[in-house]
Amino acid sequence: MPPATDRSVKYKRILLKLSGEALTGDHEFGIDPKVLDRMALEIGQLVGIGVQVGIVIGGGNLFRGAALHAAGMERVTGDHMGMLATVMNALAMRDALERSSIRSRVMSAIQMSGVVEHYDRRTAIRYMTSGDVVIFSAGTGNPFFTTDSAACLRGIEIDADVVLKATKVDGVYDKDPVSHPDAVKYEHLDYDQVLSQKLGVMDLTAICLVRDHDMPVRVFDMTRPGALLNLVVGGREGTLIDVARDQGQ
Ligand SMILES: Nc1ncnc2c1ncn2[C@@H]1O[C@H](COP(=O)(O)OP(=O)(O)O)[C@@H](O)[C@H]1O
Ligand SMILES: O=c1ccn([C@@H]2O[C@H](COP(=O)(O)OP(=O)(O)O)[C@@H](O)[C@H]2O)c(=O)[nH]1
Repeated sequence: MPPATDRSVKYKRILLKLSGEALTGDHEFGIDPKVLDRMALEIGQLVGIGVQVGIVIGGGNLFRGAALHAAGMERVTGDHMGMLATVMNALAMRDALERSSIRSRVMSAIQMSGVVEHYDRRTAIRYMTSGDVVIFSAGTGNPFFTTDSAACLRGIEIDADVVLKATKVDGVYDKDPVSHPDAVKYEHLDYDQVLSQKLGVMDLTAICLVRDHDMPVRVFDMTRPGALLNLVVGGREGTLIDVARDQGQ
């Protein structure tokens, strides 16, 4: 039996996007098991209060198609390697979750019999409603996309209440806060503002997709312990991107 949802919970079903780079911790490349364990703990807190959790995991800590292409490789081959990298990260994440006794499943957009299940929307929803965390790997299964787009796509497909984009900065700013210390943070943005101002925190394909399907996105800093739980119970974390204020909340 899945745990009953706590009444203080704002989002009952979430799609959490974890960037591959977040998994490196203090290293330059690869996966830091300590980071995975901390994430597993935070995800476990959500499961404990009855939140249904889907995860899309990136692969940028291992391979990115665009970078491989810049180094001379054919782009589609590079993107296939990038998608396979997300499967490796997903396996590592599942391992960390299972070590913390959190039931989890990995599904892949690319068929990989014997390693992970092939993605199927109805099965994924069944798993989530029975309390299992579902990790969606291999992005959209298509080259020329990103895992941000995959997160928005899966979030819409599984009818999540929100897409939560975990990143290294604590929200969306008027310019990149890493290279501009004077950048100003937004509490709220509507989809068209992100598009027209080309705010680089998520790729524009992903923003178009959530705009067309009215899917709210929250960008927040997952390196801050407790941020994820706070957000799910309605705390003010990061930046909310959704419909324009006069129509929305
Ligand atoms: N307007 C912006 N607001 C916030 N972050 C931005 C903005 N423009 C660019 N960024 C960058 O986007 C990064 C977050 O995106 P993310 O997808 O997590 O990283 P990556 O693209 O390296 O995987 C931040 O580290 C930040 O430097
Ligand atoms: O639907 C997808 C999702 C990802 N990728 C490839 O997988 C890589 C890793 O994903 P991403 O860069 O989005 O990872 P993140 O930045 O979140 O770590 C990308 O660079 C792409 O090459 C792809 O081809 N199609």
